[in-house]
Amino acid sequence: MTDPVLAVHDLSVAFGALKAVDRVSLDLRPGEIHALIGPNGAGKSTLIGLIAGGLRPASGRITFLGRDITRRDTAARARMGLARSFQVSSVAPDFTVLQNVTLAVEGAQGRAYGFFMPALSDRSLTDRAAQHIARVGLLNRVAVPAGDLAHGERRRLEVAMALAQHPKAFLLDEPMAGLGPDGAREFTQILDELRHEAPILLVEHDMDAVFRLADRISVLVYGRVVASGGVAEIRANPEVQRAYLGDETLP
Ligand SMILES: Nc1ncnc2c1ncn2[C@@H]1O[C@H](COP(=O)(O)OP(=O)(O)OP(=O)(O)O)[C@@H](O)[C@H]1O
Repeated sequence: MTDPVLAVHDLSVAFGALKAVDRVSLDLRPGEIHALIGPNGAGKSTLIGLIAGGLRPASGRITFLGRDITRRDTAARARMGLARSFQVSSVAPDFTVLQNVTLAVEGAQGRAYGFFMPALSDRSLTDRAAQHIARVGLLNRVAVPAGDLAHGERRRLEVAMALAQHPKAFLLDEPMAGLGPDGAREFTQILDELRHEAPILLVEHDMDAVFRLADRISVLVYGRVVASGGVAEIRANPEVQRAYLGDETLP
């Protein structure tokens, strides 16, 4: 079997007496979407925070690209190619789609942000930016200021900017939130293609999207992985059905 890109081993963290993540082990393999589902408060976002580096585990280990990153900070993990959600805050609303992605391309080359103006007329950078924009289907919106984009378009811009960073794995925490049914369907298509760029650990409440996209699903309940497997296996799992009763019903 191919080596996982990302793996957590026996990871735990507690908030006071609450074991938010309790001895979790899971991995992410090349090309796959591994969905993390579970009722509200199960520990999904906490687990993503531990992997991204914003939170420190009490015990356990995280490996990324074969290296132990447990003690590396968020910035070091990001530099290695661990992309958490999309860097919403880095979108400049007054800049156009093309300008935003060009700056992301330039930033990924490690050039100082303060010298960005020449970048906007640097053909090699704008050409590369246009390729990322094409991947997310926004070429017809290149000249539009980011602040004028519809919600779903903005999410696609964020993907294009993430692509500029050459990510090696994506950690996506509820990327469909607020998109509406049509937006969610379109974005599902984009994520489906994005997995070939880098595998995705996906936290998502939209079960239609999860069942359509996931190669594997892990179910978290009270901080513990209670089931992990393929889509059909997870749908049929009685423990999973039970965990969702009264909270969310599996479609
Ligand atoms: N910083 C914190 N301090 C104290 N408790 C916290 C903190 N962050 C999360 N928790 C608690 O840890 C548990 C797990 O929360 P988490 O947000 O990870 O769940 P989740 O599965 O992502 O939920 P949701 O699906 O609602 O986003 C919850 O009981 C939550 O209240």
